[in-house]
Amino acid sequence: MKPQPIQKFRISVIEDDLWYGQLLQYHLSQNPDYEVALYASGKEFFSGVRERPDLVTIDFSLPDISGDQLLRKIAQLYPGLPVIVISAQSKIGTVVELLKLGAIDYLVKDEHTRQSLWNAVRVVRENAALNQPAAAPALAPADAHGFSTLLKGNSPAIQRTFDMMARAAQTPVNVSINGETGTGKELVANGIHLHSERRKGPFVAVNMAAIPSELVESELFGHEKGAFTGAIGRKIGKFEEANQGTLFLDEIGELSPVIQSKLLRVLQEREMQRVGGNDKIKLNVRLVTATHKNLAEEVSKGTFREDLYFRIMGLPIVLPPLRERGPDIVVLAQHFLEAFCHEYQKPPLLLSAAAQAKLVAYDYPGNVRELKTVLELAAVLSNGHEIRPVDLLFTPPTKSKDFLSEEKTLREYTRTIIRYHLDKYSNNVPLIAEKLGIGRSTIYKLVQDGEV
Ligand SMILES: Nc1ncnc2c1ncn2[C@@H]1O[C@H](COP(=O)(O)OP(=O)(O)OP(=O)(O)O)[C@@H](O)[C@H]1O
Repeated sequence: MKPQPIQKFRISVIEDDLWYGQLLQYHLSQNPDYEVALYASGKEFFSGVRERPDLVTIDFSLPDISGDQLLRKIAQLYPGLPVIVISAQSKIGTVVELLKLGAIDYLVKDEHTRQSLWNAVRVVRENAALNQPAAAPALAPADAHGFSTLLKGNSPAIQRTFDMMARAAQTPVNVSINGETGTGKELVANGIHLHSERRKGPFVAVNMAAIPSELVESELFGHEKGAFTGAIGRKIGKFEEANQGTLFLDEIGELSPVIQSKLLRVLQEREMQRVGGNDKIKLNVRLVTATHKNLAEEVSKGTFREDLYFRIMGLPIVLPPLRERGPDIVVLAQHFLEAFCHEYQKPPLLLSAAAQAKLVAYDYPGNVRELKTVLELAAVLSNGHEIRPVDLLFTPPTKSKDFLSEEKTLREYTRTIIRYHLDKYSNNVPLIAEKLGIGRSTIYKLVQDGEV
């Protein structure tokens, strides 16, 4: 039998700057599996292309057709065809708009573009191969029903979030989630992963604020044995762990400048090296980031890199605070109550009307997490068949004035502060020592002496 000729992966590059176009064409052609055609304008592409390509890259500002029109036309002619937009940063509109028009990724023209493109093409090709044969079961539409098994709520505010999640699940781009603490950012990230093509791959979540600064690099990228004192064996980092899946980086605004630039490089090159290692490890990871900060403000203050901000922003999703989700408060409360009664093996409890009114009137600085804690306590404490307002205990926020007016000794204040941080950061002593600017041994000693 004659061997089947290997089907080449057909790439069309549309670029009016001839020199730059040839550079990209030459670079991509280094892979013998790729067949790269160059077109200098939208017109040339539409009249010259004979077969449906497997991938198109476009310069967003061509002389004969605007980037939006070109994207629309390509989507009309070749539905589902992956398009990568390449442009000078200032000329790119919001990523959401590009996605709506069918782009799957965008690259900024800089000294890394060739490498970024090389890696982006590799990921598209890998994903195309993963989705073969075409007869594989279609991806379930990422609809609101799918998400609502994970995230409870029917308010218009959360429905808008579900819409954005559905859009994110259907595209491979990075996603950034902004929301106050406890609003459910990790659940949103997980929901997107479970509805995306990567759902068979791993979902790995990391809270950047919970890792002591000196360990961040090896936590994210891993290390080789002997890379630094204490590196007694090889460690696989979170990026590698999440390969072929989704990496959720929470509290991204906490990254130091050094880690920001390393992260940017890894995202551009889609490959990384373990700390102390030489091997380049290829990555195919969808990044979902979250923060409660206003990152744009951090960029203007100079504490967050602008280029990294653009790279990770991808599709932005805003998660509203619980106090803006009106009717969801009771829906969520009932959901948690049922779950905790089950967990603590108690008969089902009702939420009295007065208890519902008390729940709705509160403003939840700790959002869904706070509501969940309040309901857990109520379920445990209640002896009757329903939850009454007295069973709902909200923790009043600690005000420094009240705190100081308690007139404690300095040692007592120290204990209170350390106890508070131990609870907040799940007994992560190195992190707490760093946050408070004190030695770890001070904390260990208080713990050992049973003072906290
Ligand atoms: N819509 C929801 N339905 C059900 N449970 C929810 C919902 N939103 C949040 N939760 C629950 O509330 C808790 C906090 O959620 P999550 O950890 O996702 O919040 P977060 O915004 O990532 O928090 P942080 O800002 O501290 O990182 C979790 O126990 C989660 O399961």
